[in-house]
Amino acid sequence: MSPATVTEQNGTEGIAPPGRPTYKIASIPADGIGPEVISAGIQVLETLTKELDTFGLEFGHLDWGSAYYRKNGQYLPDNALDILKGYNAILFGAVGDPEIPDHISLWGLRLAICQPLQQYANVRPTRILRGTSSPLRSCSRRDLDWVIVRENSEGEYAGHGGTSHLNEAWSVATEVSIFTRHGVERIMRFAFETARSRPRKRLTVVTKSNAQRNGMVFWDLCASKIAAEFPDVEWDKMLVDAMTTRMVLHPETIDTVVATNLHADILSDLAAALAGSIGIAPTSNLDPTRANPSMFEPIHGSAFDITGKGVANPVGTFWSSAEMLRWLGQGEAADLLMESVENVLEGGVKTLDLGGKNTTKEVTDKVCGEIERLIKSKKERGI
Ligand SMILES: NC(=O)c1ccc[n+]([C@@H]2O[C@H](COP(=O)([O-])OP(=O)(O)OC[C@H]3O[C@@H](n4cnc5c(N)ncnc54)[C@H](O)[C@@H]3O)[C@@H](O)[C@H]2O)c1
Ligand SMILES: O=C(O)C[C@@H](O)C(=O)O
Ligand SMILES: [K+]
Ligand SMILES: [Mn+2]
Repeated sequence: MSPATVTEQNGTEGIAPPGRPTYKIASIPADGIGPEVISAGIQVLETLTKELDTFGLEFGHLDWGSAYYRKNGQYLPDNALDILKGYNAILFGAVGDPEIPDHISLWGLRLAICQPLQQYANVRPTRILRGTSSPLRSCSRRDLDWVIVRENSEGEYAGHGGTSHLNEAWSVATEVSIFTRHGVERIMRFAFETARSRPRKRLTVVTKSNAQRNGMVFWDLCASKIAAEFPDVEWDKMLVDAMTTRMVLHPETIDTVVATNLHADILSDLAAALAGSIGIAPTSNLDPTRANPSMFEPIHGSAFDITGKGVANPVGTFWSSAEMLRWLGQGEAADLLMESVENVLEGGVKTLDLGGKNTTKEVTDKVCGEIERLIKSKKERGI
């Protein structure tokens, strides 16, 4: 079975150029466990390209992150976006430092890339990988196979608001959510296309239009309008609070989900945990128009509590790397990578968060070995 992907959908799958293409990848490991999982990801990708020998990857290593911020007073150089536009894709680790306020780091790096590069579709597939299990008592692998589509450019992350009279008894702060027709309709269309590309053709539109009577009511209106373009997709609407209980109690009723920037951020961490661990889940920040490079990263953050211990689960980065390859038009390589990852997990080699006892390096070396074995055996069988 091919994994839930960003690219069997939308008719936007990358078309590999003829010959032996080489893709330029910007690597931004950044903070915390970011460098640990990104170097694991690059090791696995380099093994894959060496063994397959059908395409190449050329990595550009960018040292942007909290150390760069301490030195330069900003997370990105002034020409960062121009630099990134010279690449085919971006592989990102995580941003966040215990000594720097989280809003400075997030807005300084991740959002400073996603928003101007118009990576408006954040795609977060979740499923229970072979060799792992859900914390839900009776949830089988078949029951949990979802794609959460997160609006990635506006909503609660529009950055509108302000603070006045700080330190006074009458301090006031606002955080204004912005929903535009342009922003909502394009993510709805993307989500319906994603749902249409999957066997069940089912979309759940998550909302909170009982309490949030402006933005969320508008969100629902846009959903109904775009739904008319997709008569073959079955869809329903769900309030976000009730959606959490449905995810836990009736996971098998869910397929594709679309939600606002903040709602989907929260639901996708829950989804990852329900599939076994936050350490396995991938994220694709896509510019579906392909005018700009898209960015691929594990869903997790910089994980201060395990940084430097060598125990971070690299699977979220491996899966994100597979999604990146698929986006670039290398679907077979992506499938091979995921098959190797799942074979290794099924063989019992996994990190602590999945109930295993292996280190990041052991899992990574094992996945590389499995890639070599699979490709050799396919070549021997003439496949
Ligand atoms: N996209 C991003 O770069 C991103 C995403 C989430 C959080 N953050 C930032 O990261 C920092 C820490 O945030 P947080 O603690 O809320 O979330 P987190 O994802 O960093 O960690 C939450 C918990 O999950 C565990 N965990 C995360 N990734 C793991 C992995 N690969 N293997 C095993 N265990 C793993 C951590 O050890 C921790 O106990 C903050 O600064 C936050 O803003 C950044
Ligand atoms: O909300 C964010 O953008 C940060 C982080 O939680 C993420 O999911 O990437
Ligand atoms: K991340
Ligand atoms: Mn998140």
